[in-house]
Amino acid sequence: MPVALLWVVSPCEVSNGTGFLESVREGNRIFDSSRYMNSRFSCLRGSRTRNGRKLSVRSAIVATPAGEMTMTSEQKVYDVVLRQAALVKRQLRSTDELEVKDMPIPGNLGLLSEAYDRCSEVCAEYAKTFYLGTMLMTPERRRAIWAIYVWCRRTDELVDGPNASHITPQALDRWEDRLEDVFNGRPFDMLDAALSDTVSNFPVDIQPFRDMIEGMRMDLRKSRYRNFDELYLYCYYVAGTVGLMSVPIMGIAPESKAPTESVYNAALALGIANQLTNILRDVGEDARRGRVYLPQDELAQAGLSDEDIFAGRVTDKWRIFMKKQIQRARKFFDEAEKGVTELSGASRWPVWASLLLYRKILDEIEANDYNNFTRRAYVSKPKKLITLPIAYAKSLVPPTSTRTLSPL
Ligand SMILES: CC(C)=CCC/C(C)=C/CC/C(C)=C/CC/C(C)=C/[C@@H]1[C@@H](COP(=O)(O)OP(=O)(O)O)[C@]1(C)CC/C=C(\C)CC/C=C(\C)CCC=C(C)C
Ligand SMILES: [Mn+2]
Repeated sequence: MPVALLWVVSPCEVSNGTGFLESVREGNRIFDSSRYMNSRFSCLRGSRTRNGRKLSVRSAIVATPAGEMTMTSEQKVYDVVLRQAALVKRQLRSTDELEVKDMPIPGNLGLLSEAYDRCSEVCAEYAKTFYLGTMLMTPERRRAIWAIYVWCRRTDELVDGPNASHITPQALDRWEDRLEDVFNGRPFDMLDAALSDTVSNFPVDIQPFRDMIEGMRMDLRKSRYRNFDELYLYCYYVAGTVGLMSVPIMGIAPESKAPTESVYNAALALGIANQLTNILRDVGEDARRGRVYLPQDELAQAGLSDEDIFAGRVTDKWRIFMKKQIQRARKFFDEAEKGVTELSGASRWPVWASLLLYRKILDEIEANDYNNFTRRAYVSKPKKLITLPIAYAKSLVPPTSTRTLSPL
Protein backbone atom coordinates (compact mmCIF):
# COMPACT_ATOMS: atom_id res chain seq x y z
CA MET A 1 0.00 0.00 0.00
CA PRO A 2 1.38 3.43 -0.86
CA VAL A 3 2.64 5.29 2.14
CA ALA A 4 0.54 8.39 2.83
CA LEU A 5 2.54 11.52 2.17
CA LEU A 6 0.05 14.23 2.86
CA TRP A 7 -1.57 15.56 5.95
CA VAL A 8 -2.78 18.87 7.24
CA VAL A 9 -0.10 21.45 7.89
CA SER A 10 -0.57 23.51 11.02
CA PRO A 11 -1.56 27.17 10.58
CA CYS A 12 1.30 29.52 11.33
CA GLU A 13 2.69 32.87 10.30
CA VAL A 14 3.33 33.64 6.65
CA SER A 15 7.02 33.61 5.80
CA ASN A 16 9.08 35.29 3.14
CA GLY A 17 10.25 34.43 -0.38
CA THR A 18 13.52 33.18 -1.76
CA GLY A 19 16.12 35.40 -0.13
CA PHE A 20 18.55 35.14 -3.01
CA LEU A 21 21.96 36.24 -1.97
CA GLU A 22 23.77 38.39 -4.40
CA SER A 23 27.46 37.75 -4.34
CA VAL A 24 30.55 37.92 -6.47
CA ARG A 25 33.58 35.73 -6.20
CA GLU A 26 36.84 37.32 -5.16
CA GLY A 27 39.53 34.67 -5.17
CA ASN A 28 37.80 31.95 -3.17
CA ARG A 29 35.88 34.25 -0.86
CA ILE A 30 32.25 35.19 -1.10
CA PHE A 31 31.07 38.73 -0.46
CA ASP A 32 27.64 40.22 -0.23
CA SER A 33 27.36 42.11 -3.48
CA SER A 34 25.35 44.97 -1.99
CA ARG A 35 28.66 46.76 -1.65
CA TYR A 36 29.15 46.38 -5.38
CA MET A 37 25.70 47.73 -6.10
CA ASN A 38 26.82 50.89 -7.83
CA SER A 39 29.19 49.16 -10.18
CA ARG A 40 27.20 45.92 -10.58
CA PHE A 41 25.21 47.17 -13.51
CA SER A 42 28.29 47.80 -15.58
CA CYS A 43 29.74 44.32 -15.32
CA LEU A 44 29.56 41.77 -18.06
CA ARG A 45 30.35 38.05 -18.25
CA GLY A 46 34.12 37.75 -17.81
CA SER A 47 36.38 39.43 -15.30
CA ARG A 48 37.22 42.87 -14.00
CA THR A 49 39.47 44.24 -11.32
CA ARG A 50 38.78 45.86 -7.98
CA ASN A 51 41.53 47.17 -5.69
CA GLY A 52 44.02 45.55 -8.04
CA ARG A 53 42.47 42.07 -7.59
CA LYS A 54 40.85 40.12 -10.36
CA LEU A 55 37.16 39.48 -9.86
CA SER A 56 35.50 36.68 -11.73
CA VAL A 57 31.99 37.76 -12.64
CA ARG A 58 29.70 35.16 -14.09
CA SER A 59 27.05 37.69 -14.57
CA ALA A 60 24.92 38.16 -17.63
CA ILE A 61 23.33 41.52 -16.88
CA VAL A 62 20.70 42.16 -19.51
CA ALA A 63 18.52 45.08 -20.44
CA THR A 64 14.74 44.71 -20.31
CA PRO A 65 12.67 46.12 -23.23
CA ALA A 66 12.08 49.16 -20.99
CA GLY A 67 15.82 49.70 -20.81
CA GLU A 68 16.05 48.55 -17.16
CA MET A 69 19.16 46.53 -16.27
CA THR A 70 18.42 43.20 -14.66
CA MET A 71 20.19 40.00 -13.59
CA THR A 72 19.52 36.76 -15.41
CA SER A 73 18.13 33.77 -13.53
CA GLU A 74 21.40 31.97 -14.19
CA GLN A 75 23.30 34.68 -12.31
CA LYS A 76 20.85 34.69 -9.40
CA VAL A 77 21.02 30.93 -9.09
CA TYR A 78 24.80 30.87 -9.39
CA ASP A 79 24.94 33.18 -6.41
CA VAL A 80 23.08 30.56 -4.39
CA VAL A 81 25.57 27.94 -5.61
CA LEU A 82 28.50 30.06 -4.44
CA ARG A 83 26.88 30.59 -1.09
CA GLN A 84 26.17 26.88 -0.57
CA ALA A 85 29.73 26.00 -1.51
CA ALA A 86 31.14 28.62 0.88
CA LEU A 87 28.93 27.42 3.73
CA VAL A 88 30.12 23.85 3.69
CA LYS A 89 33.61 24.05 2.24
CA ARG A 90 35.51 23.07 5.36
CA GLN A 91 33.14 20.41 6.72
CA LEU A 92 32.81 18.60 3.40
CA ARG A 93 36.45 17.89 2.82
CA SER A 94 37.51 17.31 6.40
CA THR A 95 36.69 13.61 6.52
CA ASP A 96 34.93 11.09 4.34
CA GLU A 97 33.20 9.40 7.24
CA LEU A 98 31.17 12.04 9.02
CA GLU A 99 30.97 11.97 12.73
CA VAL A 100 27.29 11.51 13.57
CA LYS A 101 26.12 13.81 16.35
CA ASP A 102 23.45 13.07 18.94
CA MET A 103 19.87 13.20 17.76
CA PRO A 104 18.32 16.65 18.10
CA ILE A 105 14.98 15.58 19.51
CA PRO A 106 14.30 14.15 22.92
CA GLY A 107 12.88 10.67 23.06
CA ASN A 108 14.31 7.37 22.13
CA LEU A 109 16.59 6.23 19.35
CA GLY A 110 14.14 3.52 18.41
CA LEU A 111 11.65 6.15 17.28
CA LEU A 112 14.24 7.85 15.13
CA SER A 113 15.25 4.62 13.52
CA GLU A 114 11.55 3.91 12.87
CA ALA A 115 11.29 7.36 11.25
CA TYR A 116 14.18 6.55 8.92
CA ASP A 117 12.60 3.16 8.16
CA ARG A 118 9.45 4.96 7.02
CA CYS A 119 11.56 7.23 4.79
CA SER A 120 13.21 4.16 3.32
CA GLU A 121 9.77 2.64 2.59
CA VAL A 122 8.55 5.80 0.85
CA CYS A 123 11.70 5.95 -1.22
CA ALA A 124 11.51 2.27 -2.18
CA GLU A 125 7.86 2.74 -3.13
CA TYR A 126 8.29 5.83 -5.32
CA ALA A 127 11.77 5.47 -6.77
CA LYS A 128 12.83 1.82 -6.92
CA THR A 129 15.99 2.14 -9.02
CA PHE A 130 17.19 5.14 -7.09
CA TYR A 131 16.48 3.29 -3.84
CA LEU A 132 18.67 0.39 -4.97
CA GLY A 133 21.42 2.89 -5.79
CA THR A 134 21.32 4.36 -2.30
CA MET A 135 22.04 0.90 -0.86
CA LEU A 136 25.64 1.36 -2.00
CA MET A 137 26.08 4.48 0.10
CA THR A 138 27.29 4.42 3.70
CA PRO A 139 24.36 3.80 6.13
CA GLU A 140 24.47 7.39 7.50
CA ARG A 141 24.46 8.98 4.05
CA ARG A 142 21.84 6.59 2.74
CA ARG A 143 19.26 7.35 5.43
CA ALA A 144 19.95 11.07 5.17
CA ILE A 145 19.26 10.96 1.42
CA TRP A 146 16.04 9.04 2.11
CA ALA A 147 14.92 11.73 4.57
CA ILE A 148 15.61 14.47 2.02
CA TYR A 149 13.94 12.47 -0.73
CA VAL A 150 10.80 12.12 1.38
CA TRP A 151 10.66 15.83 2.18
CA CYS A 152 11.07 16.66 -1.56
CA ARG A 153 8.43 14.13 -2.55
CA ARG A 154 5.95 15.47 0.02
CA THR A 155 6.62 19.01 -1.14
CA ASP A 156 6.04 18.02 -4.76
CA GLU A 157 2.87 16.13 -3.84
CA LEU A 158 1.41 19.33 -2.39
CA VAL A 159 1.03 20.74 -5.90
CA ASP A 160 1.20 17.56 -7.99
CA GLY A 161 -0.58 15.00 -5.85
CA PRO A 162 -4.24 13.99 -5.44
CA ASN A 163 -5.03 16.94 -3.12
CA ALA A 164 -3.31 19.52 -5.32
CA SER A 165 -6.54 21.35 -6.19
CA HIS A 166 -7.00 22.24 -2.49
CA ILE A 167 -3.51 23.63 -2.04
CA THR A 168 -3.34 27.39 -1.53
CA PRO A 169 -0.35 29.74 -1.18
CA GLN A 170 -1.19 29.85 2.56
CA ALA A 171 -0.76 26.08 2.81
CA LEU A 172 2.68 26.45 1.23
CA ASP A 173 3.50 29.19 3.75
CA ARG A 174 2.56 26.80 6.55
CA TRP A 175 4.70 24.09 4.95
CA GLU A 176 7.60 26.57 4.96
CA ASP A 177 7.02 27.35 8.64
CA ARG A 178 7.19 23.65 9.33
CA LEU A 179 10.45 23.52 7.44
CA GLU A 180 11.88 26.24 9.68
CA ASP A 181 10.80 24.14 12.67
CA VAL A 182 12.56 21.11 11.22
CA PHE A 183 15.79 23.09 10.98
CA ASN A 184 15.28 24.41 14.52
CA GLY A 185 14.97 20.87 15.89
CA ARG A 186 11.18 21.02 16.36
CA PRO A 187 9.82 18.38 13.96
CA PHE A 188 6.07 18.10 13.50
CA ASP A 189 5.84 14.40 12.65
CA MET A 190 7.97 11.31 12.25
CA LEU A 191 9.20 11.99 8.74
CA ASP A 192 10.10 15.55 9.73
CA ALA A 193 12.01 14.09 12.69
CA ALA A 194 14.22 12.10 10.32
CA LEU A 195 14.98 15.27 8.38
CA SER A 196 15.64 17.21 11.58
CA ASP A 197 18.18 14.59 12.54
CA THR A 198 19.74 14.66 9.07
CA VAL A 199 20.18 18.44 8.99
CA SER A 200 21.76 18.38 12.42
CA ASN A 201 24.32 15.77 11.30
CA PHE A 202 25.24 17.08 7.85
CA PRO A 203 26.16 20.61 6.67
CA VAL A 204 22.85 21.10 4.87
CA ASP A 205 21.55 24.66 4.45
CA ILE A 206 17.87 25.59 4.53
CA GLN A 207 17.95 27.85 1.45
CA PRO A 208 17.54 25.17 -1.25
CA PHE A 209 14.58 23.76 0.73
CA ARG A 210 12.95 27.18 0.90
CA ASP A 211 13.61 27.64 -2.78
CA MET A 212 11.91 24.36 -3.64
CA ILE A 213 8.77 25.60 -1.87
CA GLU A 214 9.10 28.78 -3.93
CA GLY A 215 9.03 26.56 -7.04
CA MET A 216 5.75 25.08 -5.84
CA ARG A 217 4.36 28.61 -5.39
CA MET A 218 5.42 29.31 -8.95
CA ASP A 219 3.53 26.22 -10.12
CA LEU A 220 0.39 27.52 -8.40
CA ARG A 221 0.46 30.94 -10.01
CA LYS A 222 2.02 30.29 -13.40
CA SER A 223 1.30 27.93 -16.28
CA ARG A 224 3.37 29.57 -19.05
CA TYR A 225 7.06 30.53 -19.32
CA ARG A 226 7.91 33.46 -21.56
CA ASN A 227 11.48 32.42 -22.23
CA PHE A 228 14.24 30.09 -21.13
CA ASP A 229 15.35 32.48 -18.42
CA GLU A 230 11.99 32.04 -16.66
CA LEU A 231 12.06 28.29 -17.22
CA TYR A 232 15.62 28.04 -15.89
CA LEU A 233 14.54 29.66 -12.63
CA TYR A 234 11.63 27.23 -12.30
CA CYS A 235 13.96 24.27 -12.97
CA TYR A 236 16.36 25.53 -10.33
CA TYR A 237 13.56 25.85 -7.79
CA VAL A 238 12.08 22.39 -8.26
CA ALA A 239 15.13 20.32 -9.20
CA GLY A 240 18.42 22.24 -9.09
CA THR A 241 17.71 22.63 -5.38
CA VAL A 242 17.75 18.83 -5.02
CA GLY A 243 21.30 18.79 -6.34
CA LEU A 244 22.34 21.45 -3.82
CA MET A 245 20.68 19.55 -0.96
CA SER A 246 22.34 16.28 -1.95
CA VAL A 247 26.01 17.29 -2.19
CA PRO A 248 26.50 17.87 1.55
CA ILE A 249 25.14 14.38 2.17
CA MET A 250 27.00 12.61 -0.60
CA GLY A 251 30.23 14.36 0.27
CA ILE A 252 33.09 15.47 -1.93
CA ALA A 253 36.01 13.03 -2.11
CA PRO A 254 38.73 14.20 0.31
CA GLU A 255 41.34 13.70 -2.43
CA SER A 256 39.42 15.88 -4.92
CA LYS A 257 41.14 19.12 -5.83
CA ALA A 258 38.17 20.52 -7.71
CA PRO A 259 36.84 23.83 -6.37
CA THR A 260 33.82 23.15 -4.14
CA GLU A 261 31.64 25.54 -6.14
CA SER A 262 32.34 23.58 -9.33
CA VAL A 263 30.92 20.44 -7.70
CA TYR A 264 27.84 22.37 -6.56
CA ASN A 265 27.52 23.79 -10.04
CA ALA A 266 27.54 20.28 -11.50
CA ALA A 267 24.89 19.20 -9.00
CA LEU A 268 22.75 22.16 -10.01
CA ALA A 269 23.25 21.24 -13.69
CA LEU A 270 22.09 17.68 -13.03
CA GLY A 271 18.92 18.95 -11.39
CA ILE A 272 18.25 21.33 -14.31
CA ALA A 273 18.97 18.56 -16.86
CA ASN A 274 16.60 16.18 -15.08
CA GLN A 275 13.83 18.73 -14.90
CA LEU A 276 14.20 19.76 -18.56
CA THR A 277 14.04 16.08 -19.49
CA ASN A 278 11.00 15.60 -17.28
CA ILE A 279 9.30 18.54 -19.02
CA LEU A 280 10.12 17.19 -22.50
CA ARG A 281 8.85 13.74 -21.54
CA ASP A 282 5.60 15.07 -20.06
CA VAL A 283 4.54 17.64 -22.70
CA GLY A 284 1.24 15.87 -23.46
CA GLU A 285 0.43 15.06 -19.84
CA ASP A 286 1.14 18.66 -18.75
CA ALA A 287 -0.92 20.09 -21.63
CA ARG A 288 -3.89 18.03 -20.47
CA ARG A 289 -3.56 19.90 -17.16
CA GLY A 290 -3.44 23.22 -19.04
CA ARG A 291 0.31 23.62 -18.53
CA VAL A 292 2.97 24.45 -21.09
CA TYR A 293 6.46 24.63 -19.60
CA LEU A 294 8.21 25.10 -22.97
CA PRO A 295 9.54 28.64 -23.56
CA GLN A 296 6.87 30.64 -25.40
CA ASP A 297 9.37 32.72 -27.38
CA GLU A 298 11.14 29.62 -28.68
CA LEU A 299 7.83 28.04 -29.65
CA ALA A 300 6.90 31.19 -31.57
CA GLN A 301 10.30 31.31 -33.31
CA ALA A 302 9.71 27.72 -34.45
CA GLY A 303 6.31 28.72 -35.83
CA LEU A 304 4.49 26.84 -33.08
CA SER A 305 1.91 27.83 -30.50
CA ASP A 306 0.04 26.40 -27.52
CA GLU A 307 -2.65 25.35 -29.96
CA ASP A 308 -0.25 22.93 -31.72
CA ILE A 309 0.59 21.46 -28.34
CA PHE A 310 -3.02 21.05 -27.25
CA ALA A 311 -3.78 19.44 -30.62
CA GLY A 312 -0.75 17.13 -30.16
CA ARG A 313 0.48 17.57 -33.74
CA VAL A 314 3.84 15.87 -34.45
CA THR A 315 4.95 17.93 -37.44
CA ASP A 316 8.39 18.68 -38.88
CA LYS A 317 8.30 22.03 -37.12
CA TRP A 318 7.72 20.20 -33.85
CA ARG A 319 10.56 17.73 -34.53
CA ILE A 320 13.01 20.56 -35.24
CA PHE A 321 11.88 22.37 -32.11
CA MET A 322 12.22 19.23 -30.00
CA LYS A 323 15.70 18.48 -31.35
CA LYS A 324 16.88 21.86 -30.05
CA GLN A 325 15.26 21.34 -26.66
CA ILE A 326 16.85 17.88 -26.34
CA GLN A 327 20.23 19.31 -27.33
CA ARG A 328 19.96 21.90 -24.54
CA ALA A 329 19.04 19.28 -21.93
CA ARG A 330 22.03 17.15 -23.02
CA LYS A 331 24.36 20.12 -22.52
CA PHE A 332 23.26 20.32 -18.88
CA PHE A 333 23.91 16.58 -18.47
CA ASP A 334 27.40 17.09 -19.94
CA GLU A 335 28.00 19.91 -17.46
CA ALA A 336 26.86 17.64 -14.61
CA GLU A 337 29.19 14.79 -15.62
CA LYS A 338 32.21 16.91 -14.70
CA GLY A 339 31.19 16.91 -11.04
CA VAL A 340 30.14 13.32 -10.39
CA THR A 341 33.71 12.05 -10.31
CA GLU A 342 34.49 14.53 -7.51
CA LEU A 343 31.94 13.02 -5.14
CA SER A 344 32.97 10.62 -2.40
CA GLY A 345 33.56 7.07 -3.65
CA ALA A 346 30.38 5.38 -2.45
CA SER A 347 28.14 8.19 -3.70
CA ARG A 348 29.35 8.18 -7.31
CA TRP A 349 27.63 5.01 -8.46
CA PRO A 350 24.02 6.01 -7.64
CA VAL A 351 24.56 9.47 -9.11
CA TRP A 352 26.07 8.08 -12.33
CA ALA A 353 23.19 5.61 -12.54
CA SER A 354 20.59 8.32 -12.11
CA LEU A 355 22.34 10.60 -14.64
CA LEU A 356 22.65 7.91 -17.31
CA LEU A 357 19.13 6.61 -16.79
CA TYR A 358 17.45 10.01 -16.86
CA ARG A 359 19.45 11.07 -19.91
CA LYS A 360 18.27 7.94 -21.71
CA ILE A 361 14.71 9.31 -21.55
CA LEU A 362 15.86 11.84 -24.17
CA ASP A 363 16.96 8.96 -26.46
CA GLU A 364 13.52 7.42 -25.97
CA ILE A 365 11.76 10.65 -26.99
CA GLU A 366 13.82 10.51 -30.20
CA ALA A 367 12.97 6.83 -30.65
CA ASN A 368 9.28 7.77 -30.35
CA ASP A 369 9.81 10.15 -33.29
CA TYR A 370 9.24 13.11 -30.91
CA ASN A 371 5.67 12.10 -30.11
CA ASN A 372 5.64 13.20 -26.50
CA PHE A 373 1.94 14.00 -26.69
CA THR A 374 0.50 10.52 -26.56
CA ARG A 375 3.55 8.29 -25.99
CA ARG A 376 5.40 8.37 -22.70
CA ALA A 377 9.15 7.92 -23.15
CA TYR A 378 10.50 5.42 -20.65
CA VAL A 379 13.62 3.34 -20.21
CA SER A 380 12.89 -0.39 -20.38
CA LYS A 381 14.09 -2.80 -17.67
CA PRO A 382 16.80 -4.42 -19.86
CA LYS A 383 18.16 -0.97 -20.79
CA LYS A 384 18.15 -0.01 -17.12
CA LEU A 385 20.05 -3.17 -16.24
CA ILE A 386 22.71 -2.53 -18.90
CA THR A 387 23.20 0.98 -17.54
CA LEU A 388 24.00 -0.13 -14.00
CA PRO A 389 27.41 -1.77 -14.69
CA ILE A 390 28.32 1.14 -16.98
CA ALA A 391 27.53 3.51 -14.12
CA TYR A 392 29.60 1.33 -11.81
CA ALA A 393 32.60 1.43 -14.15
CA LYS A 394 32.34 5.21 -14.38
CA SER A 395 32.18 5.49 -10.61
CA LEU A 396 35.62 3.86 -10.35
CA VAL A 397 37.29 6.83 -12.08
CA PRO A 398 39.13 8.74 -9.33
CA PRO A 399 38.60 12.47 -8.68
CA THR A 400 40.82 15.09 -10.26
CA SER A 401 44.08 15.39 -8.40
CA THR A 402 44.81 18.90 -9.64
CA ARG A 403 42.68 22.05 -9.57
CA THR A 404 41.64 21.84 -13.21
CA LEU A 405 37.87 21.81 -13.04
CA SER A 406 36.52 25.22 -13.97
CA PRO A 407 33.76 26.60 -11.73
CA LEU A 408 32.21 28.41 -14.65
C1 LIG B 1 21.33 9.97 -6.21
C2 LIG B 1 20.24 10.95 -6.34
C3 LIG B 1 19.53 11.00 -7.63
C4 LIG B 1 19.89 11.69 -5.26
C5 LIG B 1 18.80 12.67 -5.17
C6 LIG B 1 17.75 12.17 -4.23
C7 LIG B 1 16.65 13.13 -3.98
C8 LIG B 1 16.71 13.87 -2.72
C9 LIG B 1 15.62 13.22 -4.88
C10 LIG B 1 14.39 14.09 -4.69
C11 LIG B 1 13.60 14.10 -5.97
C12 LIG B 1 12.25 14.76 -5.79
C13 LIG B 1 11.15 13.94 -5.24
C14 LIG B 1 12.09 16.06 -6.12
C15 LIG B 1 10.80 16.81 -6.00
C16 LIG B 1 10.52 17.65 -7.26
C17 LIG B 1 10.52 16.73 -8.47
C18 LIG B 1 9.44 15.72 -8.60
C19 LIG B 1 11.51 16.83 -9.37
C20 LIG B 1 11.73 15.86 -10.44
C21 LIG B 1 12.36 14.62 -10.29
C22 LIG B 1 12.06 13.46 -11.09
O1 LIG B 1 10.92 12.88 -10.59
P1 LIG B 1 9.94 11.98 -11.43
O2 LIG B 1 10.56 11.45 -12.68
O3 LIG B 1 9.42 11.00 -10.45
O4 LIG B 1 8.90 13.06 -11.87
P2 LIG B 1 7.35 13.18 -11.69
O5 LIG B 1 7.10 13.71 -10.31
O6 LIG B 1 6.80 11.79 -11.89
O7 LIG B 1 6.98 14.14 -12.78
C23 LIG B 1 13.01 15.70 -10.94
C24 LIG B 1 13.10 15.68 -12.41
C25 LIG B 1 14.20 16.36 -10.29
C26 LIG B 1 15.21 15.37 -9.77
C27 LIG B 1 16.50 16.03 -9.48
C28 LIG B 1 17.51 15.36 -8.95
C29 LIG B 1 17.40 13.92 -8.62
C30 LIG B 1 18.80 16.11 -8.69
C31 LIG B 1 19.99 15.25 -9.00
C32 LIG B 1 21.28 15.86 -8.58
C33 LIG B 1 22.10 15.31 -7.65
C34 LIG B 1 21.73 14.09 -6.90
C35 LIG B 1 23.44 15.93 -7.37
C36 LIG B 1 24.55 15.00 -7.79
C37 LIG B 1 25.87 15.62 -7.65
C38 LIG B 1 26.68 15.98 -8.67
C39 LIG B 1 27.98 16.61 -8.33
C40 LIG B 1 26.38 15.82 -10.11
MN1 LIG C 1 6.57 15.77 -14.33
